[in-house]
Amino acid sequence: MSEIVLETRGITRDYHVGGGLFSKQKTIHALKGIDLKLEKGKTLAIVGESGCGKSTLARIITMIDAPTSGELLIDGQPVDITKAGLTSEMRRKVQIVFQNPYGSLNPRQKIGDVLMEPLIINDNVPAAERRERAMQMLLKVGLQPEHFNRYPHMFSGGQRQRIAIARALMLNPRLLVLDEPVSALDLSVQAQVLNLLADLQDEFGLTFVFISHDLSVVKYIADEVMVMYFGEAVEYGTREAVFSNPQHDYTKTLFAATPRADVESIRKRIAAKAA
Ligand SMILES: Nc1ncnc2c1ncn2[C@@H]1O[C@H](COP(=O)(O)OP(=O)(O)OP(=O)(O)O)[C@@H](O)[C@H]1O
Repeated sequence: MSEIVLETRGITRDYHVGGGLFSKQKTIHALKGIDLKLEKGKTLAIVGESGCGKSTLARIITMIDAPTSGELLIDGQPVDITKAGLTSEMRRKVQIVFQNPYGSLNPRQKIGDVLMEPLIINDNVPAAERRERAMQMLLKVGLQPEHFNRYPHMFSGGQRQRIAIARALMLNPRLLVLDEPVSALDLSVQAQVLNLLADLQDEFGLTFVFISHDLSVVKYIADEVMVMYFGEAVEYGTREAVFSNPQHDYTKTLFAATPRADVESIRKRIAAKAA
């Protein structure tokens, strides 16, 4: 039987902006009812242009932010993100890796300490074992034992992303949310990091939500694809189905890699239809 690691049911997220002395309050519907189900060991890619709601959805899945309505289930269990409702066991099941790991690495913290920190905060692991587990993880992501005592600025962009991935895996999560994890890297380094992610997914039976605007990366890594457009999932299915038979006008334009002007015009047509 399939194991569903991640499920969302009708997730919405509204933001209220303005409402000051000189402007009327406006509501932005960043997510408009997102339904998805993701099996263990699979990768769901979420694509769409800037502002379509990808990061908002990532924050809700990682329990950083609460939905306005709808339900998030991890391993079939409903998540209550209020302080009283969220257990540390639930929180550690989902970890996130961001586009720019440098921003989230403390420049004065050695890499070994970066990796051991989650074990200190969340687990009662003895010091010697913490060190051993951090060292093992360092090797698993293709770094060297001597990197343990080095600082973030001593690493390349690709190596830093390996460190971020290692840190995210220290608590044995079930689900990894990867928010544009290779977008800032050179092409050859991108390929290395994507291969590493694929290996780690196999080894640990990980489930991935992979956020990207790069369709060639999505084609390579995804089992399933969701295309988002103004807060809605306008396309959702297997990679083969979505790439070979896109249904929505926006997706067709996106995949045809037509010039930007065409994307703009199609957007206007869709908006006109909806009005
Ligand atoms: N904290 C916030 N307050 C107000 N509006 C927000 C907030 N966060 C996001 N939004 C709005 O919600 C919509 C979705 O934003 P989101 O960041 O999720 O999009 P995105 O697809 O991840 O874009 P990008 O790729 O640029 O990060 C946008 O219109 C954005 O301006």
